[in-house]
Amino acid sequence: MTPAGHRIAAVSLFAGLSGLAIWLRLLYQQLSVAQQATANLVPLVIGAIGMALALWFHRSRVVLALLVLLGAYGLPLVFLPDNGVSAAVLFSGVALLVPLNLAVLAFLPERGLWTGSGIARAAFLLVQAGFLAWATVHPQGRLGELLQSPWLFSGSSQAGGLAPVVLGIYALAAVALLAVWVLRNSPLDGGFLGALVATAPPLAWGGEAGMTVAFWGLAVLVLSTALVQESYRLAFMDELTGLPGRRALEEQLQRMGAGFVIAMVDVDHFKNFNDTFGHDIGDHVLRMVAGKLRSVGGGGRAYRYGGEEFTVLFPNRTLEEAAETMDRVREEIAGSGFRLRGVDRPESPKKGAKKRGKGQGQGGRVQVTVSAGLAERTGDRMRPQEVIKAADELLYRAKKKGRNRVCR
Ligand SMILES: Nc1nc2c(ncn2[C@@H]2O[C@H](COP(=O)(O)OP(=O)(O)OP(=O)(O)O)[C@@H](O)[C@H]2O)c(=O)[nH]1
Repeated sequence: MTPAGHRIAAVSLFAGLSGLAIWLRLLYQQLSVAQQATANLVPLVIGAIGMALALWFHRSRVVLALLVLLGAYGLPLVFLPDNGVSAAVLFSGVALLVPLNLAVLAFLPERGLWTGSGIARAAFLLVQAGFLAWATVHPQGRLGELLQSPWLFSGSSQAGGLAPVVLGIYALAAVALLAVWVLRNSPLDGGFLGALVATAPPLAWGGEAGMTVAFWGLAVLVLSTALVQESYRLAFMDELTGLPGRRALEEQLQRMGAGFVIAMVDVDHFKNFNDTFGHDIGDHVLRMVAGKLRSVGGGGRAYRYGGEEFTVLFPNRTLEEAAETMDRVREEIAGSGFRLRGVDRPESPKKGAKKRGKGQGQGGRVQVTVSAGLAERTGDRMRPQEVIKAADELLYRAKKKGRNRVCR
């Protein structure tokens, strides 16, 4: 599935789960008081499991985001004041701090929980909780009054809507998170976005119990699921190019049907490229080649095999069909050129040309070419590893024949 396909699937799942949460909210209203008390624990249980996973995977941002969600959920449960004004302060503070903290944590870089900055972040959350508790007990204080101002408090009655400042934070954070989710393709960004969106309805409904249980449960579930997805992605995806990595290829090969073709692709003279222009530019080249291979077409799926070597897998395609597709993409890569920007340029074009060998273009442009070897699964070459080996030998032949070609 393409990254866009993953996002569409995630949004559809979220929409389905939101529908389920609305239904659970209605169901909650039919429960007895004792049953409601049990149901109230569900978000805490899901959150605790999520937090254990986040600690295990060393994802401090998720640990802290779950702390925010569980704190905001649990605080009123255990500390619900009888005094109406204090409840208003507590509600207003939660409505302000939850989206604010989720948005900040979504954008902060990942740091270990037990490092200086991890502890500082956790301490900052505790300080916020302390101030909020203080303001709740002293609603006539300056902070309490501020939290009850019309800009920050929309009324704790049902369906009071979000206060203007809170609505603004939600809108800005949602747009920014949507943008990073699309740009970075990380399920965790999607998880933060989903958790943020899920917390809005209960706050807009003035903290109605059924709504809070159902949608807070959804928020912690979405974030915890995204964490698992992110770990899966890190294990199977190549971070540099965004292509699935070798582990994903090996898993896919185990599930292959009878006929398939494997293309092993290698960037030509890549070592010289690195030596001449620097490792960063080398990385850019790998990303450019990966981008072309990702949209190879012809039923092919690209993987980063390792280093400057890629694999394209063609299920249910003949050798001729796959070779035609690979020759087209090879030509496309050779024709696209690569624009050099900034760092690590050779001191002179002459020097770059000399070092890189053939293919040095003019005016900051260099030619990038690839060679490929293609092999098909046949009766005497049944195992995927044998097909890869044969494709590798043909790749070697393509290199020997002068590179920038496809051999089969
Ligand atoms: N920038 C960058 N370089 C990498 C990466 N992985 C491997 N390399 C480099 O890729 C180069 C591979 O070079 P070689 O295997 O000698 O082959 P080549 O220079 O491409 O030459 P031919 O394959 O014979 O055309 C080495 O210099 C590695 O350091 C990476 O992720 N980024």
